[in-house]
Amino acid sequence: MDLVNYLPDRLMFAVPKKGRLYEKCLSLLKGADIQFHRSNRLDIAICLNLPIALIFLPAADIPTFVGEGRCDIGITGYDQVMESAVDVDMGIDLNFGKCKLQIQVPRNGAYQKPEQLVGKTIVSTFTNLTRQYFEKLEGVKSGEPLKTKIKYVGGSVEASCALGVGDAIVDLVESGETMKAAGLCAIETVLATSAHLIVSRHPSQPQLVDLIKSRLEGLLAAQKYVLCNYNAPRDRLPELLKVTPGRRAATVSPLEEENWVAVSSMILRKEMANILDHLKKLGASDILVMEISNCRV
Ligand SMILES: Nc1ncnc2c1ncn2[C@@H]1O[C@H](COP(=O)(O)OP(=O)(O)OP(=O)(O)O)[C@@H](O)[C@H]1O
Ligand SMILES: O=P(O)(O)OC[C@H]1O[C@H](OP(=O)(O)OP(=O)(O)O)[C@H](O)[C@@H]1O
Repeated sequence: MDLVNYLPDRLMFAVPKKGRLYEKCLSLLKGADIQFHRSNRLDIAICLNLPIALIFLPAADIPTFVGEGRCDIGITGYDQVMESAVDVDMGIDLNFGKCKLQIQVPRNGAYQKPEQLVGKTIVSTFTNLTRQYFEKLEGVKSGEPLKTKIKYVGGSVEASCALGVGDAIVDLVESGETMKAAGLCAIETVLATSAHLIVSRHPSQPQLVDLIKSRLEGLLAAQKYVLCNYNAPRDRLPELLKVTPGRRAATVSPLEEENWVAVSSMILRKEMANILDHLKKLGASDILVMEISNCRV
C-alpha cells in the first residue's frame, strides 16, 4: 500500500529518527513552530498547525526518499547525500552536525599516506565515497575494478583495524575522541559535512517548502547575529556605521538630545566583543546587545 495515498495534501518532511542529528532537528522544528504529536514507536507524525507529515527515518535513508520524490523535503548530512548520489536540491546548510569523513590508520603503524593503502582493505559505512576516493587515487574510471578492497560495516567502524577486518577505515570525525580511543589517526579528509535541509526536485507544495525554508533561515540568522543598540554624537556616525553597517543598513534615529543619534544594527555574534570595543573607542555610549530569538531575513 502506498503511504502517500493516506496523507493527501500534506508535505512529506523526512527527519532523522535517532542519532547525532535527532535532537537538533527537534529543536529546529520547535523553533520553526512545526507542531506535532508523535505516538510511541510510530515513525509518522501529523503536524498539528501546518499541512505537513513528519516521517522519521534513518539519516542514511533520507536522501533516497527525497531523491525519489517520496518525501518532499528532509534533514540529513551532506555526507549521506553524497554517499547516496541522488539528485536533490541542497537547500539550506543548517550549520550543525559538522564533522569530517576521514581516512584513519593505526597510530604509529605502517601507513602514513593514502597512496600506501592502494591494494589494502578499507572498511567504511561510506563505501561509495571511499570507492570514489580510491578510484581517483588509483587513476581508474568509475565502476572499473580497484586494487583496493572496500568493505562495508554498518557502525562501530573504528573497531575494524584492531580486529583485523581492515588495514584502514574511512569514518566520521568530530572531536576525534572515538578515533583516539581506538588508537587511530587521520591521514586524509575525504569530505567535510554538515546537516542540510534537502528538497526534492519536484516538491508537491513549493510554497510550503519556501515557508519552511524562510522559517529555518530566520532561525539560523537569529543564531548567527545579535542586535546591537547604542547612542552616539551625530558627527561620529560615518565612522561608527563602518563598524556596524547592519545586514542591509543600520537604523539611525534622532535622540531628544541635540546632535545625538540612536543606532540599531544586527552584528555577527562571533565578532561581538571586538565590535563593542571598537564602538566605545569611536565615541559610542550606552551600548547594548540583545539576543534575537527569531527573525525573518
Ligand atoms: N560525531 C559527529 N558529529 C557531528 N555530526 C555527526 C557525527 N557523527 C555523525 N554525524 C552526522 O550525523 C549523521 C548521522 O550519523 P549517526 O551516527 O547519528 O547515524 P545513525 O546511524 O542514524 O545513528 P546511530 O549511530 O545512533 O545508529 C551523519 O551522516 C553525519 O552527517
Ligand atoms: O570524533 P567524535 O566526536 O568522537 O565523533 C565520531 C564518531 O561519531 C560517529 O559515530 P556515533 O557515535 O554517532 O555512532 P556510530 O559509531 O554507531 O555511528 C562516527 O561514526 C564516529 O564514530
